[in-house]
Amino acid sequence: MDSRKSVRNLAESLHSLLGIKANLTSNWIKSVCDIIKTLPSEKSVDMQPTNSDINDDDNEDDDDCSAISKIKDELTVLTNHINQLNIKRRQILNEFLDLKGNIRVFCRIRPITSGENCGHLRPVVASDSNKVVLKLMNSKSKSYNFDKVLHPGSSQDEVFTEVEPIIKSVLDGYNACIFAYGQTGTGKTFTMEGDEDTPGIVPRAMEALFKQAVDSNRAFLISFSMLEIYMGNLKDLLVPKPTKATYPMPPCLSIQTDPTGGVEIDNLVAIKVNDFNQALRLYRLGCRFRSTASTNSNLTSSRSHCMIRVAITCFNAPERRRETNKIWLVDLGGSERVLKTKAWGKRLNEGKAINLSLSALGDVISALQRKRHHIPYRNSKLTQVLKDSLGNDSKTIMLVHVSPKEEDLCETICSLNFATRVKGVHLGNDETIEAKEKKEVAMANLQQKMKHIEDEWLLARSDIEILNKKLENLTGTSTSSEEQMGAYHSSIEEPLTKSRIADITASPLSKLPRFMRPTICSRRKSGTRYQTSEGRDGTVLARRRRPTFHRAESVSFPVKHHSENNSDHSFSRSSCLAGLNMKDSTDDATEYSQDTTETGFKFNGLQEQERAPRNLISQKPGISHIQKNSSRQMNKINRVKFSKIDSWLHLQKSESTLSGCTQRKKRVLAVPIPEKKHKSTVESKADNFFDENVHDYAYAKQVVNHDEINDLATTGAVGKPISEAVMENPLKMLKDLFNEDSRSDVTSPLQTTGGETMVQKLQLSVGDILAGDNEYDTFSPQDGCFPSLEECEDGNRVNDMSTTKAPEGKILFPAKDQWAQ
Ligand SMILES: Nc1ncnc2c1ncn2[C@@H]1O[C@H](COP(=O)(O)OP(=O)(O)OP(=O)(O)O)[C@@H](O)[C@H]1O
Repeated sequence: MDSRKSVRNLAESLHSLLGIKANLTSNWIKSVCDIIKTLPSEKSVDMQPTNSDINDDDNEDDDDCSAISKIKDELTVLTNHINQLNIKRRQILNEFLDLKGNIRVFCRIRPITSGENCGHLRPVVASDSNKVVLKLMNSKSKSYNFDKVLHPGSSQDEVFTEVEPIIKSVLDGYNACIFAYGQTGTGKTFTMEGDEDTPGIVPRAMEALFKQAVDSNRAFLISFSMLEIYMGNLKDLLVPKPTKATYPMPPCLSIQTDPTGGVEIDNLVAIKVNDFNQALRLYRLGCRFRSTASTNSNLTSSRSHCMIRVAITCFNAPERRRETNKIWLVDLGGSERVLKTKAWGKRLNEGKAINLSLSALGDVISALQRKRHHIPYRNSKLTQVLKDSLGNDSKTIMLVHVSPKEEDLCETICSLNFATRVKGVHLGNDETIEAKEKKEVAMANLQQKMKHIEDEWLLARSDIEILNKKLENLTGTSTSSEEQMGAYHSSIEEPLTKSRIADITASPLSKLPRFMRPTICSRRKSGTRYQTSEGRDGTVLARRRRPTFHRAESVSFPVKHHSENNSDHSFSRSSCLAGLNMKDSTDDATEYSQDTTETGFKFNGLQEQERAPRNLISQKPGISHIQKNSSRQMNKINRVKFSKIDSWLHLQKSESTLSGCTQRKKRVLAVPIPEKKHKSTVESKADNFFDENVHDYAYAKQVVNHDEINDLATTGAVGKPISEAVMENPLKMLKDLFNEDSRSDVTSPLQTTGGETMVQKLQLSVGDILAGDNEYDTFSPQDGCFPSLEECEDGNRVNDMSTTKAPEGKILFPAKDQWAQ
């Protein structure tokens, strides 16, 4: 208000000054100078205001400006306060978990179902909240202590309550691992996956993770991956296996360890998920491709270790332990005694592979327990993958499952002994009662403090929400509020620079010392071509692997016996042979999965929405302005590193539809050689186009077929008619196709064109594209289309390479002209 008066005075003064020169005295000049001094420096003042300009609106504007700056100040204070609370909460939670133990062991006792209980069954396992007692012969008993014992009647809710604190520490930047261990048929899958009415730990953990991410004051980038270790080989469960020999193999997964001990899995698909529903859809997809089979002990026995990885990235969050961390949720294969399961053939091999890796897991944990210098992580793929999530500051929960039945007593004792070994890692020698009591008091205090902090946090956050609303009302739009708030958030969120993006996208391999990187020979052997290149914008692109293919008319393999196998590695070789034997007996009928259909899960209070709100994490009211800033950074990263979930699901859906993937699908070991047929006009044209323009036959077919898919432009997947876009930049077009979010009510462009063949043939390129590399490879028949012999021996691919009608011990690969059709 004062400044307005000054302005008015100044105007009058100048007027007089100009009109009546006689008044131009030194007093006059002095008074003008005084007026100028009182003017606010940052305001641009109209030097010739009229009285009509100075009205009530100006006064209101002034009020608004000061109110906005006041709100901004308050928001700054509250945000700092919230950040401080986050830091405190993390410290307390960490202390709490340290007291509880970084490796915690729970025991869950399976109930005896009404079908099993024919009157003569008597449970031999009794329990209280921390103790399991086994009733042995001659009225002897044996007892085991655990962090928590979940009795047969315990619900999935109770189980998850015990596990939940670990989810918080995952958001705090700690690696974590939750795994279910136990005899086959004791309920590991039930605990991890759950069923329709009672979801298990995996869906609940993902739900909790997203909820806590939304509640937190940070923007998180969350990605989902799922794999299984089957017969010692890693299989990406988000990439279904091709069902025909002519289709390209998904790239091999290989475990890489960086110099800091971090583990990364090359070629494992990581899909960015914005909310719980997206993660759940991916989880269901992965479950469909799990290897299960019927055994004497379990109708749907898991024949592999199923591993779900949720990776979390959050920048500029000093209170977090590390920028990127992960949680592994593992449903281990069931330990089994061959004598009991009477398994033979393939079931026997699967059981042996599972037992071997479980014993390797035991060895690792035992070495950690004894604080050995050498921890034998390399003895199995399972322990290699979990290396950075076991021990050190990682949080681990093991849920050991036991059966209460007398006939399972031996297995129960084995499982409980194993669990006791694991438990020893953090407890060391048995605690005295006094120490235990002291610890419990300390834990109760910490819990109380944590509760206090959480209340304070909620209060601060609701204040922020109120202030944000006020700010939006004052400024009109939320965008302007974001801009205004950007200033004070710049202290928290630094912009993502090019070098930063390069850091993120660089493969872990590039960080390895020279001697640890693969040699040319080893790359050739693993069918991988690594390349480091520079993108158009100057960023360093990730090293990539491209399968090199060799044509072969016929290849023979030496036959080896399973008895030679004594490690995971040798199992992969044996699985290789199993795959090549082209045996199609019922014994080989390992199934893809417990089917989890679209209606597979129901969640209390959590109805799945078909169109989940996008970027839910950054849409939380009240903190939107904080997160928008960093969500822009995140978007940049997403474009570089992660594929889009909708495209992925859409593709996988069409993939499974086209390949006839039905519920509880059996793995087809024998793949028929494609029949010869006459080339259609489209295919002949495609050949020409392929020769002249592009190096991807499937793509050429798409281009020639573009009339059929012209309606693609109307689907919103592309912005212009496909013919134009394709001719301009065919490969970019293909990439765009998959990077655009596809709408669920729109037919996939791939479905409408080449049908099964095209979708399948494109899989490799699409996998690469969706894996997020800026540069991608095309699948070219000119390079040949089949893995080399070395690749076959390498394990992963071999299961899929079987063909029919070949002489025993030989594989007959179709010739190029057959392939092209
Ligand atoms: N706590 C439980 N409550 C109700 N049913 C259960 C429970 N635990 C297991 N079951 C049932 O027992 C059967 C076997 O369980 P599940 O398949 O989970 O065993 P598993 O340990 O995963 O076996 P495998 O190692 O062979 O895969 C399933 O039908 C499951 O529903």
